[in-house]
Amino acid sequence: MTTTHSMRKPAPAGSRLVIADLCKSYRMGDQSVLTAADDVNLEIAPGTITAITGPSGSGKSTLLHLIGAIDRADSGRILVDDTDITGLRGNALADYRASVGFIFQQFHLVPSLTAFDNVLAPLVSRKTSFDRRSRAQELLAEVGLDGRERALPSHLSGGQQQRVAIARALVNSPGLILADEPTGNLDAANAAGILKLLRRLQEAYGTTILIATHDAAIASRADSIVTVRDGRTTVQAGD
Ligand SMILES: Nc1ncnc2c1ncn2[C@@H]1O[C@H](COP(=O)(O)OP(=O)(O)OP(=O)(O)O)[C@@H](O)[C@H]1O
Repeated sequence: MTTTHSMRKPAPAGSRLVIADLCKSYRMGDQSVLTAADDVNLEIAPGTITAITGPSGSGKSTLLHLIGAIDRADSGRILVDDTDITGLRGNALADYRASVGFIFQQFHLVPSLTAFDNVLAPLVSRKTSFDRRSRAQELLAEVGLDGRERALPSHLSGGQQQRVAIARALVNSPGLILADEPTGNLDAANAAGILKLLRRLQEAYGTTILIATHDAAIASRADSIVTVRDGRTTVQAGD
């Protein structure tokens, strides 16, 4: 894999998360209420990789959506570097969302844009103090896609598409990356490669990374494992 100058930059500290008394329910029709986060209390240390595991429907995605402020909690607090993001509204909310790197199972690349332009997409209509084209170039090299800048997503393998998505997630230099089943569409070798890449980025930049995953092999390589059952969480240290 290509090592670029950007890998040697001093590592900015990743975000610290403190989640307190967090609750989220969904109303099912008129009557029943489904509790997807049930009094969640968690602390996530800066610059660590945390796996979020648990059965299907247990509340893993809900937790990531609440932390990313894509969804709103019913009650409780989510402190990200001392800001309670559950209280953000308007521009402050938009700025917070833009500051988080999101990675999804289905990659969510724009099919009509090249790898290069997909990486640049989060910067459209944003002011930046850096040369965005050289940053996109650097990031694609960093995820091992030097020479594939002009490729459309349909001409890339699943593993390569996820690498483009990771480069896109990094373009705003996030302190926090939220990855929802990032290896769910990949074979074991590609899945292991993606985890290795996330670990390398965490070591280089000190980014805090949360990964929701069904994959026990991926979870076992995290620094800590949060298990979700019926919206309730328990924590254990990784291997
Ligand atoms: N927008 C929504 N409206 C209604 N119910 C929802 C909504 N989002 C999630 N739920 C419900 O909340 C519960 C938790 O869902 P969530 O997607 O967080 O689980 P998960 O652990 O990520 O599942 P999976 O592993 O299958 O992705 C599920 O029962 C789900 O059906």
